Amino acid sequence: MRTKLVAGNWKMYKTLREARSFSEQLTEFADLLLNTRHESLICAPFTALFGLHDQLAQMHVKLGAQNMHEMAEGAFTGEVSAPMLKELQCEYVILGHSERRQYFAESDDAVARKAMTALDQMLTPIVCVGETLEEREAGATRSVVSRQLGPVLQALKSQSAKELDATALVIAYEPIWAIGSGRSSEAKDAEEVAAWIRSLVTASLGSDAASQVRVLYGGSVKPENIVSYVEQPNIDGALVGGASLQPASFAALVQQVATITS
Ligand SMILES: O=C[C@H](O)COP(=O)(O)O
Repeated sequence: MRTKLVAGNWKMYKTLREARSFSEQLTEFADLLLNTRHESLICAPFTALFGLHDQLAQMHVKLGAQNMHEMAEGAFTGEVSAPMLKELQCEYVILGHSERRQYFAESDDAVARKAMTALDQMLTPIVCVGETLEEREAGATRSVVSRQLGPVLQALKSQSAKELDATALVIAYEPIWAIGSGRSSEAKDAEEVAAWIRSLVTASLGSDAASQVRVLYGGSVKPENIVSYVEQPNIDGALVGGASLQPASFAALVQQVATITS
């Protein structure tokens, strides 16, 4: 049984002071957050991580980052490593978000290397994949997603001797045209891609692993539509940008998912 996950991605929003204010205001919803059967997660900017963990943990909200370097340490000015995130009590890290692929030229191979490092360091990677509108209209969604996931699945397959826990992998399907646009995917279309993603995992890692790997949907998810995605058989949660920024809205996302998990 896969545990559903409501993951907020704050992107480059919130100073440390604003992040602390968010977590203080979120305490109003502590009863709800403490009594869900699914996971809740905030992926905050690096600068807010240190100040967030303790208060979020009291409400059983987990902490994650939005990127990391593939190496544990080294002369990489401006970068942050998995051990640094672990020490700040991060449990998750988003990797290969389309904004990082687009603005920071992250390649499929680089994302795969980061994912292997994250698993090795016991950080759960949320690997993002998804097509542009142009690719969708050209009927290329499956081939794009296969290309993006290929190096991750190949690395996991060949790394099995190292005993990485492939089943910890989380894959977020985020069609780029749906991100921040208010134009969310039809739930049945998202489910179709999620099922395709699971079939790719089955082909590489076998059906046992595929039945445990979690697949999220992201792209204009709101409290009003989150259930339509999370109730799909192959969708195990949501990666939410804008609607995770306000405490009441984040709590409403959690509450909506609780209606189908409790
Ligand atoms: O990581 C989150 C996604 O980019 C979705 O963002 P959004 O919910 O603001 O559309």
